Order: sequence, then C-alpha cells, then structure tokens
Amino acid sequence: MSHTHVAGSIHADVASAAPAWLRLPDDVNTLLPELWSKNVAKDGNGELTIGGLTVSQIADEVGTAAYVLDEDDLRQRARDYASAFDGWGVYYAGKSLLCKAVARWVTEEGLGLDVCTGGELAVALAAGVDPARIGLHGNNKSVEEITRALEVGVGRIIVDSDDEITRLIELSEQLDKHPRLMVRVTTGVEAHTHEYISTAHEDQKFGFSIAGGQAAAALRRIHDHPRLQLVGIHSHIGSQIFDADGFEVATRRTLRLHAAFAEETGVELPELDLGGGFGIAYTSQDTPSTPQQLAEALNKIIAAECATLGVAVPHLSIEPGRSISGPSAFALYTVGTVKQVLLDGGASRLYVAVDGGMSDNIRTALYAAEYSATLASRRSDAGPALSRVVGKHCEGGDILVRDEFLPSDIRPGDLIAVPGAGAYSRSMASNYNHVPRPPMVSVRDGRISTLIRRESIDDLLALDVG
Ligand SMILES: Cc1ncc(COP(=O)(O)O)c(C=O)c1O
Ligand SMILES: N[C@@H](CCCC[NH3+])C(=O)O
Repeated sequence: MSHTHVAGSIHADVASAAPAWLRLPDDVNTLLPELWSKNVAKDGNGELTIGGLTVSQIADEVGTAAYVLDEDDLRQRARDYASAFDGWGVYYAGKSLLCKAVARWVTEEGLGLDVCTGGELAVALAAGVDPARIGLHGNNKSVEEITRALEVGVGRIIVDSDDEITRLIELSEQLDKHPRLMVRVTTGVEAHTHEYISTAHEDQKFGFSIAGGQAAAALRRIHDHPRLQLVGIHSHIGSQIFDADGFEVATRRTLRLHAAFAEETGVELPELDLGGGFGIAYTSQDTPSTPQQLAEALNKIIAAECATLGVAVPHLSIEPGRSISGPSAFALYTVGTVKQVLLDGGASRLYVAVDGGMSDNIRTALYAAEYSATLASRRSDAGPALSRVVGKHCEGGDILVRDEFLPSDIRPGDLIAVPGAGAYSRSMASNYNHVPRPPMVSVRDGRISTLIRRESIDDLLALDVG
C-alpha cells in the first residue's frame, strides 16, 4: 500500500479496497436501525437525533468526544432479559459499563449486578445496590477485595483458584462469615470469537478445569468446609458470541459435573450460572439473537440434559453485559482532519481523524473489532468514499472504524457517530498521550444528564505529584 497523499477526486471504483462484507450503501445518509439504540433517528436535515435532541445540541452542551447513552434503550434491554429469562437470575455484567446511574437503572429493572474488582464493587455500593444482589468475580481477588465483599455480604463470590479458597477460609473465619460461593469452571469450549475474549479453552487464566479434575476437587473442598456455602457451578465461555453451539457444549459439560457431584455427595447444588457473552451487531455482518431466542435455546438444552442426567433443573442465572449496554450508546466525535490516501491498484481511502481514538475505544486496536460510523451533523449529497476513522494518538494502530463508507465530502467540523459504544469503551478507556477521558452523558425525553463528567487536564495533573 502506498501512503502518498493525493489531491483530487475519489477513484471511480470506490469499493475495490473494501472488505467483502462491507456493503456499498445506496445512500450514505441511511442508518442501519439494528446498529442503533431505539430512540436514535435522522431528522429532516439528515442530522442524527436521540430522544428528540440533535447531536449538534448535544455537542454544544457537552462537547466532543462524548459517549451518548439512551437511557430508555438500556432499561428496555435490561427488562427484555428479565422477562425472557423469567425465573432465572440475570446479573448485568458491570465490566461492560458501570457508573452509579447504570447500576441503579439495571437493578430498578429487576437485574442483579456482576462486579469483578473492588472498584466495581465500590460503584455498585455507592449506587445503593443491595449487596445480596451482587456477585463478585475475579481471578486474583485481593485480601482487601474479599474482606470488603464478606463485610458487606455480597450474594455470591465466584471462586477462581485454590489460593482464593484458602484466602476465603482464613478471612471467613476471621470475620465470622459463611459466604455463598460458586466455582468458575473451564469447560474446554473454543468459543468462536477473538482469542483474547474467549475464556473457556484450557490454556488461559480463568477457572478450574473440568477435564483436568480441578473443578471437581474445588467443589469438594468448598463443600467439605463448614465455613463455606457451595451454591453451584459457574461457566462463562467468552464474549461477542453468536453461535449457540459453544453455550450448548459448555452447558452439557457443566451439568455433567453438577450431576457427578450429586452422585458423589448426594447433594444437588441449588444454582448454575452460564455467564454472559451474547453478541451484538457492530456492523451489518453481525446477526445477534434476541433474549427470547437465547432463553428458549438455553431452557431447552438444560431441560433435556437434566432429564437425561436424572437431576432437577437448578436455579439458573446468566450475566449479560455487552448485549445490555453495548447498543445503547454511540460515541460522538468531531472531525479534525481528512486525508485522501492512494492505495495500490488506484483505489483510495479517506483517513478521517477525530478528537478521540484508541484511548476512548481500544477494541479496534486490541481485538481487530469492526465498527460502523455515520456522518451525524448533516445530510450529504456526495457519493460514498471508503473511509477509515482514526484518532489523535501517536500510534499507527489508533483506528476507531477500520472500514466504512462515509460521504466523500466529509470535512473538518462535521460530527461523526459510532454506534455500539456502550460496552467496553468507557470501561476500557485510558489516558494514553494524556488525553482526558470523554464524558458519558445520557439522554431521555429530550433531556441530557451527565453520568460521568469529562476528565480535565487538571484531573490528570492532580495525579502527578512528583
Ligand atoms: C464472568 C463473566 N461474566 C459476564 C461477562 C459479560 O460478558 P458480555 O459482556 O460479553 O455479556 C464476562 C465478560 O466476558 C465475564 O468474564
Ligand atoms: N473487553 C472485551 C470482552 C471481555 C469481557 C470480560 N470477560 C471486549 O471488549 O469485547
């Protein structure tokens, strides 16, 4: 590829350098509704709106870059899970996006909360979430984190190692507690997702292996200890998964362990958690299932497997994160510079640089994740140009949207919106290059609320005490 900057018009064959899955749009102004939250639309001027506000109004009030969250949409997704998984426990995975307001909303909609560090636990408690509805994860929980969880009485701790069991025994004795524990198992499933977000194959850090016998030994160790209450097995196979096969295999292997434990001890464990990981649509190539479809599929597998094994169906739970928070927010950026770069074969690509980047969304750089984008502040009559939305960081891999067709007249000052920014964007944001992290604002019925304020240079300087 040549990186020569050329002036002049876009090459006639605009799609030649595009990946095969990317559709050349008939109209670059059109939104694909499945990528956006329910209250997002384009108005008569072609401007993106959310809950009755235009993105220009939002940018005027809170600036860019910003994450813009549709409260009504997030609540609706939480409710959809609660009703589709009727009779199950649904724990929202706070790692995908956590702040006090979101913790309040999901619990108001009937969900529990999954946290995986002392920091996430502190946010949940600050939001007033009942500790009994909180589950604590983590493959390396510190003494302080376990102590806090025991003191406040979290509803369940998901145990990940033998060292942690030892720590739990010591701390429960010191604090005179009887914690409710689940054992995180590794089912050996190769989930069809990026290697870094797949968590149930053997060669990774999470859980106790079923195949290796460590899971059965951990169950037995907890069961045999008078201080510890063993409530069940926990399996989580990975994230951004579309294929039900992985869940099916993991569920079978987990239930076989559950039945073998019952056979050995005479105790049928009361609970079973199948984790999260349900995929969402970031681009037109993604085809997520609805909570209803997921619930039907999982209920069917579990009923059949429990009948075969001769055990009662335990109380079931799941931990969806991305599929609740992800589609509910878009990231809003202002275009700063546009470059047309000539590629091999005469095609070209527009490099559209915005006032954010890998510090507010690392997923593209980290997992080669695909995203979509739209020109948000106006309609354009120009044709589509193969574009790459990049950030302002000192890094060639600072890419937000690798491939998208944007109008060829895109220019500095335009606003761009990137859907699917609710999950693992703010929660994985950094201060690389001392870029302050953007605010998370929510919109509901024409009103903007700031949930997490914009970081300032003063915030960053305040940490620099040397
Ligand atoms: C144990 C556990 N539960 C739930 C989740 C949430 O996953 P997702 O956001 O993909 O639904 C994760 C993250 O992958 C996880 O590690
Ligand atoms: N952070 C990941 C998912 C891993 C979730 C935690 N187990 C992502 O952005 O897709």
